[in-house]
Amino acid sequence: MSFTSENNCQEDQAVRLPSLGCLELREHPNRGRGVFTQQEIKQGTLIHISPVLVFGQNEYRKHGKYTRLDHYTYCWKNGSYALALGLGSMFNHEPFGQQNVGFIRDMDQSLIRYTALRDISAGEELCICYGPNVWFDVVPQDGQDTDGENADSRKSSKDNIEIDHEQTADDFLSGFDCI
Ligand SMILES: C[S@@+](CC[C@H](N)C(=O)[O-])C[C@H]1O[C@@H](n2cnc3c(N)ncnc32)[C@H](O)[C@@H]1O
Repeated sequence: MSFTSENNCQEDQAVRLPSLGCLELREHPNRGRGVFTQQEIKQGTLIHISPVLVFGQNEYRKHGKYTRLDHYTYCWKNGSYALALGLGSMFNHEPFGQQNVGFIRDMDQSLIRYTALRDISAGEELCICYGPNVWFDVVPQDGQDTDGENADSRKSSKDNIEIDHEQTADDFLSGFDCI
């Protein structure tokens, strides 16, 4: 790589962002878009690395959480929130223990790394676990909306955004590091 000294960019500072070529974005009938694989992925494979866009605590509390961003952001350090670029904010949710992808936040490099938690078959959807408190009715991977009696009892309401957002964010922090 050759950058001028003007932009201060050196090879040893570069961050490589490998991503599997077999990943694709597809529409799930009840979950919206999600990440799927066209090929088998072996357990332990590094699937994707997302650079993140970090919003400071004040900026997010005043603005971000009242927008659709709030459905896509990860809890980050010191009360900040991060939107994962690339595919990172497109993974749908599976309850803890059923997700096939784990992730690790790299706060120093502002990245999230996603890894296969088990062997994943061609055609499967890749899902992470958002944590125990989610804000929507959880639809199982091949199932129908479980609203009503069978709805996920851990769902939190977006109507009570102040409290629920904080709970969700904290749970994201613990639940998301499930690799
Ligand atoms: C981080 S986004 C994931 C991408 C999103 N599906 C899209 O089309 O933009 C989170 C949103 O996806 C949906 N979602 C994710 N997992 C789901 C699930 N298991 N059941 C139902 N909806 C889900 C919810 O609407 C949630 O607010």
